[in-house]
Amino acid sequence: MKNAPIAVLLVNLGTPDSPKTPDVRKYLREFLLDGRVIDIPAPLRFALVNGVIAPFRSPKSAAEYQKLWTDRGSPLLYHGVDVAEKLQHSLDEYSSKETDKSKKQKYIVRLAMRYQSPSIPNVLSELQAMNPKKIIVIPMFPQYASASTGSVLEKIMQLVSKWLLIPEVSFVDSYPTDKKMIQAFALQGQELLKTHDYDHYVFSYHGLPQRQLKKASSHCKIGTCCENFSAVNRLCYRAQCYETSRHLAKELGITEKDYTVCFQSRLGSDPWIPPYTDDVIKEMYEEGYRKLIVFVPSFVADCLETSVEVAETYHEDFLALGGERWDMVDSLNSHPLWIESLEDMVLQRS
Ligand SMILES: C=CC1=C(C)c2cc3[nH]c(cc4nc(cc5[nH]c(cc1n2)c(C)c5CCC(=O)O)C(CCC(=O)O)=C4C)c(C)c3C=C
Ligand SMILES: [Fe+2]
Repeated sequence: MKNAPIAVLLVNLGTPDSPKTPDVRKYLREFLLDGRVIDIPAPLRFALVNGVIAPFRSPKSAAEYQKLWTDRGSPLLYHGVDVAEKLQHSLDEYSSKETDKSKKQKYIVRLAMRYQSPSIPNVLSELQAMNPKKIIVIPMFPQYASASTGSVLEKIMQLVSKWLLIPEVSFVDSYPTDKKMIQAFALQGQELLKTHDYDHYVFSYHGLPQRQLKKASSHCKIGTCCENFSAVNRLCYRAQCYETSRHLAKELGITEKDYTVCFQSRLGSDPWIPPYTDDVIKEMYEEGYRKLIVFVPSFVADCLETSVEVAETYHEDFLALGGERWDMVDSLNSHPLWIESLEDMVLQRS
C-alpha cells in the first residue's frame, strides 16, 4: 500500500479580502461575532457588533488596511502563504533523504484562516479528499488564548467530527518558549541592535479582556501569579506571554530590569490585561527612557496590529512625548529558523 500523506494545517486569524470598507465590515462581523472573541451573551454581542463596531470601526480600519495593503494583498495572508510554501519545501527535502521507499512520508502543508479566506472548511475539505493518515494542526499563535487558539481548535473539531472517516488529529495548543522561535525573534532584532543604542526593550503582546483569563482559571489574579510558569497556569495567555518574555530576554542577553512587558490592541471599555502599551509608552518617557526597541512576540507575521498600531501609531505617540527612537523589530514572517521550528513541531508529531 502506498503511504498515506500527513496533512499539516497552519491556521492564522484571518484578514479582510480587500481593504475596502464592505470587505473589512464582512471580516469584522465574522470575527467579532465569534463568542470566544467577544465573550458576552449572544444578543448583546449581536447588538454591539452590528449596531456599533461594524458600522463605526469598518471605515476607520479600512483606511488603516489601505496603508499596509500590497500587490500580494494583506501581509498576514502573504506571509502565511510564504511560510506554508517554505515548510512544504523543507518537509519534501526531509522526506527525499529517506532511502527506504516504504518509509518515505509525504506531507501536504496548507494554510487556512479562522475568519475569511482561505477558510478552514474549504481547506479541510481539500485535505479530506486526500485521505490523510493524520492531520497536524498548528495555530499561528505562540501563546494560547481561547479567543485565538481555542477558536481555531474548536472550529476544526466541529468540522472533523462530522466526517465518516476521522483520521488521527494532532493539535498544537501553544509554543510560548519554543527555542528556535525565540532565537528567530532575537535574530530579527540584531540588525537594529547592531546599528543603534537603545536604553530599554519593550515586549508588546496582543491584549485580551481580563474577563477571559478569569473565566478560564480560578487561579488567575491578573498580577504576580504570572511570575511563575507552572502546571497550574500553563495555558494562561498572560502567564505564557511573561514566560516568552523571560526566554526572549535570556536569548537577547538582557536582564529583567532591561525590558517591560505590555499588552496592546484594546477594544471597548471593559478592562483588558495590564499593563497597557499606551500607558507604558508614557511611563517609559517619564522614567527617562528615550530610545526604545520594541518586539511583538505574540505575532508570527507582520499585520495591521504590528505595522500600523505599533510601528506607526505608538511610534508617533512616543515621539510626540519627546522620545527619540521607537523601533519595532519585524515579526518572524518567513525567517528560516521559524520554518525550522515549525518543521520540528511536525516531525515530533509524525
Ligand atoms: C475583542 C476583541 C479582540 C480580541 C479578544 C482579540 C484577540 C486576539 N487577536 C489576535 C491576533 C490578531 N488580531 C488582529 C486584528 C484585530 N483584533 C481585533 C480584536 C480582538 N482581538 C480587531 C477588531 C482586529 C481588526 C483590526 C482592527 O480593526 O483593529 C490581527 C491582525 C489582522 C490583520 O488583518 O492584519 C491579528 C494577527 C490574537 C493573537 C488574539 C488573542 C490573544
Ligand atoms: Fe486581535
